[in-house]
Amino acid sequence: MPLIALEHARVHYAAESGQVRKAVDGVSLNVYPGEWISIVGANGSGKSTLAAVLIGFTQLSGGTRQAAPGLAVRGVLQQPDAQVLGDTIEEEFHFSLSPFVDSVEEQLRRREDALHMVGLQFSPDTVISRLSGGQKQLLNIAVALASKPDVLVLDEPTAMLDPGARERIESIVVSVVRQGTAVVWITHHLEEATLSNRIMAMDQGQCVYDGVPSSFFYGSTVETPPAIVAEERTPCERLRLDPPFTVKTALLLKQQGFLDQTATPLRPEQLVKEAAR
Ligand SMILES: Nc1ncnc2c1ncn2[C@@H]1O[C@H](COP(=O)(O)OP(=O)(O)OP(=O)(O)O)[C@@H](O)[C@H]1O
Repeated sequence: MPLIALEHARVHYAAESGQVRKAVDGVSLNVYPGEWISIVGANGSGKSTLAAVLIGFTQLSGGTRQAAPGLAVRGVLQQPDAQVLGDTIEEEFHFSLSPFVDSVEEQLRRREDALHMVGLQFSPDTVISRLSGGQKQLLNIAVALASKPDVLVLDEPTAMLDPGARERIESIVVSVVRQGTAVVWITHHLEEATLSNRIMAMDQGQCVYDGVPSSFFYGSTVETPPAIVAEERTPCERLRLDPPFTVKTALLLKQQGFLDQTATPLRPEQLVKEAAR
């Protein structure tokens, strides 16, 4: 059973011109436990609106959203300030955890664990408005993690983070996904999408690809003869998105005949292995 099921979900807004802006236009999506879905697409393609629908922040104009009974969905929004409720770190955790964690000791334990996990070393009475944008982003991620959600929706969670913090968040997500949490991660950095099980690509409010990362970046290379593959554009290319460096390099190596046509490396270490073969 999916944790969240969207059927022909639509979010339409009235634009100033009097026309309708179809931010999400007929998207069907099932989110299952323990999967990591990357949502990719150009600016304005509807990713954040879809995230808000999954979290339950945005009402549908049409279609349905069904969630498993008692489901805990937490989101981290693109603008870190938009979701901060407390003045201090202590308050922020307290507001977030109090509705479902009664014990103060348990709240404190979860707060310390979550802050440690994301690498934030501030005392609980730190005033949030004095944190940097990246630190606020890390705080929001920590608050979401502390509630141990069934579904975690992250809208460009690493946009303001330095490479070290970005890697830390990626490995936290790998670990929560292993424990059964479903993660929906919106990103413009397609390197991040190579870690996920599934990519969903949006274009003008519609889902134009839903499948494994290797087919998104390489197309269906396994069955198609190399001569045809060379002429075909991959789903990533059709959307004019910038593939990860590893994929670009592998495609060039394939063109030059230095890499097996069936190879689909996504991460640098996989490319090295394929090249060595
Ligand atoms: N509250 C709103 N009222 C009117 N139009 C909106 C509203 N929110 C979003 N839109 C429009 O819906 C479309 C999709 O926006 P959305 O923010 O979901 O895209 P996105 O893919 O997340 O973009 P980005 O990558 O730039 O963050 C855009 O054309 C946007 O202008």
